[in-house]
Amino acid sequence: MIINLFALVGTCLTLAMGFRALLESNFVLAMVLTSAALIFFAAHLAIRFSSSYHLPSRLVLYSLSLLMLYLIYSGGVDNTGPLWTYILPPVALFLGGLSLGLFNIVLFSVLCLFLLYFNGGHFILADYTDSYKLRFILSFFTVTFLSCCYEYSRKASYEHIQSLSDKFEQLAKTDPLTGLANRREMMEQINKEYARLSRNNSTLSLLLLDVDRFKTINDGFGHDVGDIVLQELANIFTQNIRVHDIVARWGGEEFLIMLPDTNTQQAIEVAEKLLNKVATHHFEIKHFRKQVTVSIGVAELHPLTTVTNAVAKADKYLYQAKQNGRNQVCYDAQ
Ligand SMILES: Nc1nc2c(ncn2[C@@H]2O[C@H](COP(=O)(O)OP(=O)(O)OP(=O)(O)O)[C@@H](O)[C@H]2O)c(=O)[nH]1
Repeated sequence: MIINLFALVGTCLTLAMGFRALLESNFVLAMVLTSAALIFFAAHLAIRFSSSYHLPSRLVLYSLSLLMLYLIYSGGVDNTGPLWTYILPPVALFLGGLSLGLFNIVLFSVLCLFLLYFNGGHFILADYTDSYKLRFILSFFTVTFLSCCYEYSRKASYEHIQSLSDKFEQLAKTDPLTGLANRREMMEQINKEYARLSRNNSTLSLLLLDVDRFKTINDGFGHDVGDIVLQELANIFTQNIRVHDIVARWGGEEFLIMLPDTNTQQAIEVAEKLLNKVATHHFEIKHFRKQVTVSIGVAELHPLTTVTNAVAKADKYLYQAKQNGRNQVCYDAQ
């Protein structure tokens, strides 16, 4: 948007100045300014009709640099041409960033010094005094230095905000105790996968796992021991599923596992495996030296069901597993 604004302001300004130069019968200056206006306008059109900003920003930067060199060369109106070059440092740094922008400014400065001092300054049309040239160069470098300082701090602030934003985004997706995906992130992933399976006409399965009699662990050994049990369970689940399966902390002591491209039969096998892994794991947390079991409800999600229905079904089978005596997998037996 800002590049577009630069291109439009550049078009209007150079067109107006070109018109003025025409009225004053300064045909060469009028032609140069009008050409620059056309290039700026072309950059504006390129931004509007293509999604790439790379070419338009280079077009604005290089045509602006050439225009400034011409203004130094010709002096513009009453030798005021060089005054416009102060536009260049902020524009170059904005469009090219700190390194490319600075490279362009250095290149421009070298060409500028060449124009002003080559052959004692007789190479150019304008007639500047030595003191004017020196002050122009010094003030141009000062503006460049200040623009670089500004760009540096702008970039540092931007990067800081970006890293904070990434961190908060990560925190918003993660359960702080186990480091697993949280419920919201899991729903997002299931919906994404559901859209994909609807296109491919495939299926995925959901495993809803709940720790059996978890309250007794909390009550008997403390909440902190309960927390560590949940962390260890999270590790067991993560280590025993495929890389593209996702495990989330669904609620207090409930976990949900999404198994893409998996039908009920394959999901039952995964569920049985997890059930055994948990049941044979030896927890050794402070005085807690016991086995833990989980109950699991399995549901398949295919294009003819909805995500809500599949989750409700997994919940129904989990409840059934609890009712049947816990430490077991329940599923749609049809
Ligand atoms: N330590 C700890 N406990 C939690 C956390 N979230 C939930 N809980 C506890 O989990 C327990 C769940 O208890 P219940 O819903 O009665 O279930 P249960 O004791 O596991 O019994 P069943 O599910 O019927 O086998 C409660 O005591 C909650 O306080 C947590 O983050 N950390």
